[in-house]
Formats: sequence, C-alpha cells, structure tokens
Amino acid sequence: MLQTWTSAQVRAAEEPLLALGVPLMERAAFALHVRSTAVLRELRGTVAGARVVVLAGPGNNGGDALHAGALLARRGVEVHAVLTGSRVHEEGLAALRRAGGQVLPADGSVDEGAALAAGADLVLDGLLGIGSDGAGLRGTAGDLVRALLDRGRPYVVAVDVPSGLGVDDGRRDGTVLDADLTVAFGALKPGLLLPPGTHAAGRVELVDLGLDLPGAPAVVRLEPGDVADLWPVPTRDEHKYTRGVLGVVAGSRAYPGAAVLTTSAAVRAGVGMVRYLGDVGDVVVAAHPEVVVGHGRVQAWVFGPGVSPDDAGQRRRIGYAFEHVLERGEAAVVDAGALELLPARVGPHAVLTPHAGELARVLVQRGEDVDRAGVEADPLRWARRAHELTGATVLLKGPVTVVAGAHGAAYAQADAPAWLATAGAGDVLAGLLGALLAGSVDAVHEDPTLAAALAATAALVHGRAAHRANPGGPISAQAVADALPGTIAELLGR
Ligand SMILES: NC(=O)C1=CN([C@@H]2O[C@H](COP(=O)(O)OP(=O)(O)OC[C@H]3O[C@@H](n4cnc5c(N)ncnc54)[C@H](O)[C@@H]3O)[C@@H](O)[C@H]2O)[C@@H](O)CC1
Ligand SMILES: [K+]
Repeated sequence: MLQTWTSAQVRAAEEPLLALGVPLMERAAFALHVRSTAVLRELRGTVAGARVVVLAGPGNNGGDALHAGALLARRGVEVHAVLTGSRVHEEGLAALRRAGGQVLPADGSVDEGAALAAGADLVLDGLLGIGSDGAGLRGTAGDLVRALLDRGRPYVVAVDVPSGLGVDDGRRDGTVLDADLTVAFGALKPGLLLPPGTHAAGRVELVDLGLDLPGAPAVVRLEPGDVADLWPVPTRDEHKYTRGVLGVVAGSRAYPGAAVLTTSAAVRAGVGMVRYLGDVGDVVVAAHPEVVVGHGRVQAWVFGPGVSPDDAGQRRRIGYAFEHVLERGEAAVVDAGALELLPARVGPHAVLTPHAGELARVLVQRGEDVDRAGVEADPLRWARRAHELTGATVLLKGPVTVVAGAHGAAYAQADAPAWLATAGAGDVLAGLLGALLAGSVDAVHEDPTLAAALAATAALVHGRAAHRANPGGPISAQAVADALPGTIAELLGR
C-alpha cells in the first residue's frame, strides 16, 4: 500500500533529526539531483550541457532545489535560478553560485524568468513545499508560473510537492505548477494521491530520509498485493451461510438491468448466497439461477441500484430494512435511490456509495451548503463530513475514488480506466462491495475501520476487473462483473 502523511506529521518527524544535526536537506538535494540527471539522460542522452532552471521560493523547498542545482552545475549542467522574492535559502543560493550557476533576482522581470524556464530542458520547481498555505501560488511566484504556462510548460520536476497544490488535501485553488515527476522527501503527502490535485504530481518517487513518522497515515492507497489480506477467503469447513448471505434490494420493472448487474457482481465475487427482493425476481433468476428470491436471514444488504423515487415497493422494503435490520448489525451498501432513505444515524458498517452529486444531496439534506462542484473540489473533506453526520463509511465514486471511514480512516483509489465511466458500473461496484461485507461482517464489528478498507478493496478490484475485461478499450458493466472471478483469483494468488 502507499501511505501518506500530512505536513504536520512530516514536520514532527523531522524535528528530532534536525535537532541531532542530521543533514536532511543534503540528503534530499542529493537524491533530487540524481533523479534529475536520470531524467536529463532520458530526455537528451547526456547530462553535461543541459539547461536546467531552478524556481526558488522563499523556504527550504527552494533550498532543496538550489542545492540540487549546485550539484547539477558541477556536472556540467547550465543552471539558472529564478528567485521569487527577497527571501531565499541563502546557503543554497551560495552553493549554486559557487558551482557556477547564474541567478535571476526577483526584481528582474517575470517574463524574463518565464522565458528562461520555458526554454529549459528541465525545471526544478522549488517554489513551495510543505510550508504552503494550500491556496495556490500567490504574488511573484503565481505571476511567474502563469507566464510560464502561457509559453508552454517544459519538463517539470516538482520538489517534494507540485507548488500551489493543497499538500494535505489535494485541492487545486488558483495557480498550480503541474509536474511530470514529483520527488517526495521523507513521506508521500496526501495531496499527491487525493483528487482533484493528484494528477498535478505526474510520476511520484519517494526519497527515504529515515523519518520515524508519527501515528497512522493520513490517506492510504491499497495496491494489488494488499487484497489477499482483506478478502474473505473461505476455509474448508465453511458452508454457504457461514460464508455470508447478501440481500439485494435493487432494480424495478423500469430498471431491471440494475438488479441483474448487482446480483451478477455479488454472485461472481463469491458470496455464500444472494437473496433478491423486488419486482423483477424472474429476470434476475433467468440471468442467475443461483439467486434466491424472497426474504430470509442475511449478513449484508445492497440497497438502491436502479430504485427510482416513484418506486413505492422498493422504497418500502429499503425503509423497513433500514429501520429493523441495521440495528441487528447487518452491513449495508447504500447506493443510488437508497441514499435519500438513509436514517439520521447509522454505523460504519453501512457504506454509502454516492458520486459527487449524490453526496452533495446527502449533505444538503443534513444542513450543509455544498453542491457537486464543491464536493469535487475537496472530496475527502466532504466524504469525512458525511461520515461525521451519518456515522456511515463513505465511498465517494469518481475518477479517483475516495473513502472516509471510522477513526479517520481514508483511502484514495485510482485503479479504474476512464472507460469504466459507463452505465451500470456503479451497480457492479455495489454488488461486489456487498459480497465483501457479507463475508466480513463480524470482523467489521470488531474493527469498524475495516469497512473503509473493504470499500477501498472493492474499488481496487472493480478497477482491475475493468482493465481485465478489455485492456485499453471500451467495456460494459456486465463485462466487468464477468471479469471478477478471474481478477479475484489473480489477486489472491499473489
Ligand atoms: N525541515 C527540513 O529541514 C527539511 C525540509 N525539506 C524541504 O523543506 C520544505 C519545507 O520548507 P519550508 O517550511 O521552509 O516551507 P516552503 O519552502 O514550503 O515555503 C514556505 C513559505 O512560502 C510562502 N508561502 C506559503 N504559501 C504560499 C502561497 N500560497 N503562495 C506564495 N507563497 C507562499 C510563505 O512565506 C512560507 O513561509 C519541504 O517541502 C522540503 O522540500 C527537505 O529539505 C528535508 C528537510
Ligand atoms: K515544490
């Protein structure tokens, strides 16, 4: 898994080492110069004679970049530093000068700096690091980057984080300098994984500074190798009831497909049994003879795919189940048409699966003033707010799926190809997650943060199944469901 730590956590971990005189900046700058030479070799074959521009802000981030610039200058690179204010890391600047680097002071014209940078083989972005206030680049740094972007962005290596990006939340308010490569020091920061800013980072490489990072990571991204630890694999003495029964309240005469896709994913994800409740049991059983229609004991539910506001029957079933069943501790996936039926308070074993527009409605229903665009601008904040207000675990669907759960658990998964943005994909995710919850409900009650981990697992498996269904091309939701058994087997085989 990839783990991230906030600016405050990184600072806390750096402090004792700095007090002992551990040369963190030297380590960071050395690693940055090594990565930069590798890029220059890739781009132009040789390092000597390359043109590198260091954009140096007022703090230690600029210091890292200037020291790396000095090391590059000693290898025959033509290095220019462009300063953005009177404050600059003096030692770094002196090192660069000693190595033969040129310096354009901040009182020079912004256009001159932008022209220099636009013509470089590589730009080292040392404008802002973890000292950023997260509000986009202001002042001369902002003017400089806007002028540079107008001319066309060269190859950019972000020092620690892309400057202007919300380091802890991935927000992109105002001017941000997008990178091709981000060289992160000591720890990945949440903004490198969280939407909407994650794409600003380009490829991300982590330089280990030997930090002892405090507490739990802020945001996690599960990787394929993590799935085997989280998947409820049946043991030899289990039978269908101990493995978990999933109740599905989905679809209607108007939307029978949602019932088929949801049950299809659940059956293929390997749940012990699927029970279907609704008006299109005949359609479901025709597609999946394994499904049982009608009431009975279940460990988890999927509520809502293909349930429209005028579907009195399904709404009654969901309302009844919410009132009587969640109290008994059954887990639930609350999707689409069921979101507005959510009771005031549930537990983390209920997992909401809204997209941004649906999450905004859940929040507005509870007195928040936010719309879809607001959720998209700061998805983790709003997913967390919905968790606080409802008690539920929240899986917010998007190009990068964000999960917020109990005790601050947070995940950002970017597993799906863009082709997965297709009708019915959400129904498949709901069925898959329902199956996972049905097989793990006891463990979720022991450790409520597990619901968030399972939601992230479902997002990962869903995305991988989409890749497997048709690598590099269009995919239907049913094809994603059909690819689940093979995808799961591959992931468990690691
Ligand atoms: N603490 C250390 O010794 C180490 C720090 N390292 C580097 O130091 C960085 C952190 O350095 P600093 O704490 O000096 O902070 P920065 O270098 O991020 O600079 C922060 C300063 O930028 C200005 N600023 C903040 N938000 C702005 C905005 N939106 N627009 C324009 N200007 C803004 C403020 O004057 C603020 O003081 C890390 O990201 C990393 O690159 C590394 O060298 C490793 C060791
Ligand atoms: K930076």
